[in-house]
Amino acid sequence: MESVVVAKQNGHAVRTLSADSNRSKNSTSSKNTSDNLFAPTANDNGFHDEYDLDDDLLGLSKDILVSPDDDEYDLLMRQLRQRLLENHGECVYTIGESDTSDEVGLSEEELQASLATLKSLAETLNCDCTLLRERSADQGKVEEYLIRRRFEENDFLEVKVAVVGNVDAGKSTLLGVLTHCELDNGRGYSRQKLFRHKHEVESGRTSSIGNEILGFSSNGSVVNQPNPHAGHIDWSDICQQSSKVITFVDLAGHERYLKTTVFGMTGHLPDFCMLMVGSNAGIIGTTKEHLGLALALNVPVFVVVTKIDMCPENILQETLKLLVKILKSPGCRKIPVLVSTKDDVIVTATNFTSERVCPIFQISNVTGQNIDLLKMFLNLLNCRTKFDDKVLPEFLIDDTFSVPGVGTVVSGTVMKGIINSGDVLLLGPDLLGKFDPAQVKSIHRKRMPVKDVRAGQTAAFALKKVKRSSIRKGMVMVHPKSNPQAVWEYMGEVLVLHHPTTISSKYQAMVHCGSIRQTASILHMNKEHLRTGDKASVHFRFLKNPEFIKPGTKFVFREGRTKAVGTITELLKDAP
Ligand SMILES: Nc1nc2c(ncn2[C@@H]2O[C@H](COP(=O)(O)OP(=O)(O)OP(=O)(O)O)[C@@H](O)[C@H]2O)c(=O)[nH]1
Repeated sequence: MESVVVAKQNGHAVRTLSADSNRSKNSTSSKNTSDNLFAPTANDNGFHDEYDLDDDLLGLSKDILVSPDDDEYDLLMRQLRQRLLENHGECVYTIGESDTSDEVGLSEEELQASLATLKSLAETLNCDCTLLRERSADQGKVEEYLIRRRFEENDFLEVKVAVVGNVDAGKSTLLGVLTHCELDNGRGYSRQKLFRHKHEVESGRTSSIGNEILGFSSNGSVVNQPNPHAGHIDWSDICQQSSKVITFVDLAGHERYLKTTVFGMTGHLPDFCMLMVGSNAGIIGTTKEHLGLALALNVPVFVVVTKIDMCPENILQETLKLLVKILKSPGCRKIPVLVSTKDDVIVTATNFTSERVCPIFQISNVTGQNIDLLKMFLNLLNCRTKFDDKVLPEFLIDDTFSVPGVGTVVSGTVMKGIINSGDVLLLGPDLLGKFDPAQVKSIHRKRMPVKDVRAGQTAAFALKKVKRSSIRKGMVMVHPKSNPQAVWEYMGEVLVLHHPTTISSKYQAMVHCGSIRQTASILHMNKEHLRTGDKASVHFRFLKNPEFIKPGTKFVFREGRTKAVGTITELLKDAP
């Protein structure tokens, strides 16, 4: 039997082939055979090489009444593969909807047939296919599926979420609830698990900034398991079973720790920012400051309003009203969306990287209300940056440790390329701006030993014969052929977020740029004075040593309550 089904991909309506069960079986069994679509470019599972889809072929997708044949099946395969390549190995696939006509929905039989096709395509690409939602339409049903690559053991996609918000908003508690899968008692039960956890020294990694992980399998279910006895969770177990690992970077809520918060937001390169607000306390203390920082650094923000179990309805509504007002204000220009259904989750998660949408969740850590929606949202978040692993490697150091029996360990993010254990890279710049060879003795990823790490992954390297005291945050490790250069001076476009009086030449403040943290002085500006809200082109000079920086990178310029944000526009390489 042959049936015609409609699927929508990336805004293109495409008509898929007939999905009778024979076709499905044949295709499914092709998983391990050499599919000529992938043979020329693919390695292991075909995800590392780009494949350009032919525009002519894309045009075909608009036709909704083509009878299925092998060419169309191949086309669909290539389209899906392309989407997966573009989205770090996952996408949301709709069946039963068309852009080119008003006809929406499929009969049960058509739906089953198209699902069989989709599963067969997904299986061939080594992906799981999981139903996210279904809805009724004029002519039947529409269904949306999460297609997610099954990663090999010990490999997974990383998404980093910075957690900010005022003291007592419930940050640590929510992280405890999410990662330990147990509800709170309202008196600090869940956060205790993290506190214990934070003080443990595992693989030499302790940090003033707390890290917690939440794993999702290829079918989207949470991998973390409650562990009532041990109290802590085993990272290697989670990483082994996960296709996606969300790392929460828990940044301090107290104003005193703003330095740490700024460092976390610039140095840890988060994909997203989770701003927490206590429903009864409202928008207080550092909340606005944290929001402003995320906006200035272009990190998409979602808001989690906590403690709704103990907040009178009118206070909750006031908090939400003020929140929506702030988010919509000209300074933020966000589109706030109150998330209360699965549909809201899918719509906001799939539009989230546009940066303007700002989902708002209302949760209780004690009753668990809406925690499932938040988990579903986190499951759908995708890494924001496109990393290139086919170029010379570059590793950005964000912390250093001395581990007994191991020696000096540096942690950070691979920004480009692939780094193997045993590689000799250039480490620098030192105080004079020089880069010296250093060998990577061994590599850990999320506390597990691995042979290599590639662009987009965080890692810790044990270094051979390097003193910890000679390493600063913000140093890099790069390939010897990349000829790295450090600079003393640079030009930046700056916006002053807050300053009590005026800023003029010779003003000095701390520059946070990636994991670099160093005092710099303003040598010149294209304006005489800068006040709150002013923009200018500014010439900066580092005071202590030259740094490895790049045009286009965002930075924060901070001293006391003074804050400015900027973008590096030019490196002044000749400055002595
Ligand atoms: N009733 C109720 N209590 C909560 C909820 N979330 C957190 N709490 C309680 O609120 C208190 C503060 O929570 P924390 O998680 O420590 O707050 P925090 O934002 O991490 O605070 P800092 O780490 O100091 O920045 C604890 O006693 C929690 O048990 C909730 O949803 N409902």
